[in-house]
Amino acid sequence: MPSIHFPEFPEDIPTHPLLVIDYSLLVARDQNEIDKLWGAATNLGFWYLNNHGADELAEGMFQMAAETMRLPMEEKLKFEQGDDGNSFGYKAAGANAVDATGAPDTVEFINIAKDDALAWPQQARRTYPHTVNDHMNKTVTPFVKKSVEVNDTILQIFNDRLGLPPDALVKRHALKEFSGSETRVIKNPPTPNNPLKVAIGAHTDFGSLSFLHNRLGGLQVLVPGSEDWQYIKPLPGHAICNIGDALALYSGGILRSNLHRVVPPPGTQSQFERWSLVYFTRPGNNELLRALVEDSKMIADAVARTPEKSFETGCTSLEWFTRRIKNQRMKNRTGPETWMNSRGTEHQVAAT
Ligand SMILES: O=C(O)CCC(=O)C(=O)O
Ligand SMILES: [Fe+2]
Repeated sequence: MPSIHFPEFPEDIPTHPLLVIDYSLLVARDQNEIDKLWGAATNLGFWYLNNHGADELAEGMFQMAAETMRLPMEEKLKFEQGDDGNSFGYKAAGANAVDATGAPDTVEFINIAKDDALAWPQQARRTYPHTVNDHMNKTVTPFVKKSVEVNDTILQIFNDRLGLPPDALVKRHALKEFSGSETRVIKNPPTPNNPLKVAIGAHTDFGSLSFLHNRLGGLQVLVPGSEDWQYIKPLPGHAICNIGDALALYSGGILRSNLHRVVPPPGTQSQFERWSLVYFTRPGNNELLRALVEDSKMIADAVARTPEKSFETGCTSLEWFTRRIKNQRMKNRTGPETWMNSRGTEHQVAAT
């Protein structure tokens, strides 16, 4: 199990505050809470979420991942995600670049496809280490289902607020369609002698919504208008949620997919392993990534107001996702252009 007793986030390190959204009030469609969520989603694209009911399952996921990461490397590598742009499976530390110079990342991942968690005991996409399979029924599948429920509730709220026809967003994330949706547990080793070593490079998330559970600091955001990376402080019982590229594109930029990265936990927390858990909701593989201008006047107006930005990617969710993953892999690197080819919405805008 990841470290249970670890020091508090240092008090003298500045953090960026996030709005706290109460999931039970979202379920009840409380207008005040929906307004707060909308503010968070359209400004930074990050917020805390409490009363979501996933904490116990999250603990089980950390347990599963601790057993998985303890397997011999030879065993883990049998399930490696490979270099073709697939995400599902194991990713060893150093397999991805964190910047244009090709500096290696320091994190291990175990990524489990939503399609496999829901099809279990059948196989939908790939196989996993026995430590994943052993926890599928009691933990992985229930965690995926719970995360889908949370993210679908939020998608419905955005759908209505964007003036889209009923279910326009949820149907683009249909549960039965194969997609890049997955759950990931991340392990970063302690790096007390190298407190500035970037663990996961600056990125926007590839899909629609991310539901993140972390215990130690290290997550940082680049707040619009600021040059400095700022820490997001983990709060017990609070998940951190954020918008990814697909929702930013669908909404014509109304919903914000913000740059973030992971560095070692600050202060005395840096002596500890850092574990985090995410569920990523991503559109169905064949869904086109473009602003839904025909379906919403609000989105059409937003696109018309920002002619300098393009919301027509000309590609499907699968193509977007594959391109980004493939070009992060060290094995595919030819030079700084490989990193540029792995970038998402924020970097594309910055590059124009
Ligand atoms: O570990 C974290 O806090 C964030 C991880 C993350 O941003 C990602 O996996 O996309
Ligand atoms: Fe991320």
